[in-house]
Amino acid sequence: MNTTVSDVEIKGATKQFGSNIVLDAIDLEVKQGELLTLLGPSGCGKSTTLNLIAGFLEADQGDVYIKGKKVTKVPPYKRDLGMVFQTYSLFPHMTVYENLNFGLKLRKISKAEQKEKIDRVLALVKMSGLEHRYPRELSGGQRQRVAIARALVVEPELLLLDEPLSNLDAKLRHELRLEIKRLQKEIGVTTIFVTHDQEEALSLSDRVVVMNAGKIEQISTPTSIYKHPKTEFVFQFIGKSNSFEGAVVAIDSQKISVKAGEEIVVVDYDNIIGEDRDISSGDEVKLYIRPENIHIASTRETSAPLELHPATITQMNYLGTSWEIDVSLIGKSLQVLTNDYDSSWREGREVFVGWNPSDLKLIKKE
Ligand SMILES: Nc1ncnc2c1ncn2[C@@H]1O[C@H](COP(=O)(O)OP(=O)(O)OP(=O)(O)O)[C@@H](O)[C@H]1O
Repeated sequence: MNTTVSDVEIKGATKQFGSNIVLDAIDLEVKQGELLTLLGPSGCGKSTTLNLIAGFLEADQGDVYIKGKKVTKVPPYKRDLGMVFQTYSLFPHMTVYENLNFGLKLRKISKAEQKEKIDRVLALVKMSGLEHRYPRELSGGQRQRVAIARALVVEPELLLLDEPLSNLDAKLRHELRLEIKRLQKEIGVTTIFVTHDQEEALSLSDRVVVMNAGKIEQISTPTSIYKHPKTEFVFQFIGKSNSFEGAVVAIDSQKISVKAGEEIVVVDYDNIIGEDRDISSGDEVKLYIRPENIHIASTRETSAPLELHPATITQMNYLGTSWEIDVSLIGKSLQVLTNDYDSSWREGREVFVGWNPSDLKLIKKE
């Protein structure tokens, strides 16, 4: 077997609805056994991409390959897929067992084999013993487990999940997310997961595809997407960020000095985001920093060797395990996220904030 062949490949796919270009010449490869997430804001084309892979939609241009075979014209039922949707989509008049057996009955296997497969998959999703219940007798989380079991019982080549957790409450969503991750690794089935929830994507995936307005902005591992965003969109979409504007005043081979308000801020040259890395003195730029990368201290000494700037606390918000603290730095509001909290801090108190130049990102303004 040629192991270099991707399990799924999309080449130059374009899809248009009326005058709306929903996918704009996208290329995508999904490796064997990986869990790949399509992440992006509502309407960016995630479900359309999944539907091209499933065969519910056909691209206007471009092709889809599964296991190296062109399937552009192959109908969904011949693509050997398991699918789970946002709504539970179980047959309400059938028990859990009958729901799971629905796909198996079409195969020429004995009743004993059917039962064996159903028992195995129910154990995998921790639903053993509930096979005689009807969907209405199950909680939302249990129904989604059955939907996942039903997709897996036919042992598909590919598992496609379209926002399967978005109808569940936060706790269940978190629980089931971990289960999907465990299950996927246990079975090793190549999986494509659609979500607009960045935390879900980062915690689940081997690789994340960030989409925006019908285009792919970046495909990388979760840590690389978070720490090394390639575009301004990715940086802003993933996680929180503070931004401020300034003008370049000096450059050397490693550092760029930017005057932002009255402060001179130094940024590593490697931290330029975007294609345009041709920065010169006088250029207007935007600087970004994540709230967790801003150090906050009561006195100037505490966080040396960082350069610290005086700031005033304007708001404090307790998040359970950390504090979200808004500070004003020469009239500019910055959000800080910290676990290190000084009990004397309150609104109006002067503190000192600073950051590592390697944590600042710079984008040249258009
Ligand atoms: N059958 C259709 N006819 C016309 N427009 C459509 C059709 N399906 C999708 N669209 C449009 O295509 C765009 C992309 O839709 P898609 O469902 O792929 O987005 P999405 O990223 O999955 O969004 P969401 O997170 O809201 O589900 C949207 O503007 C949507 O309105």
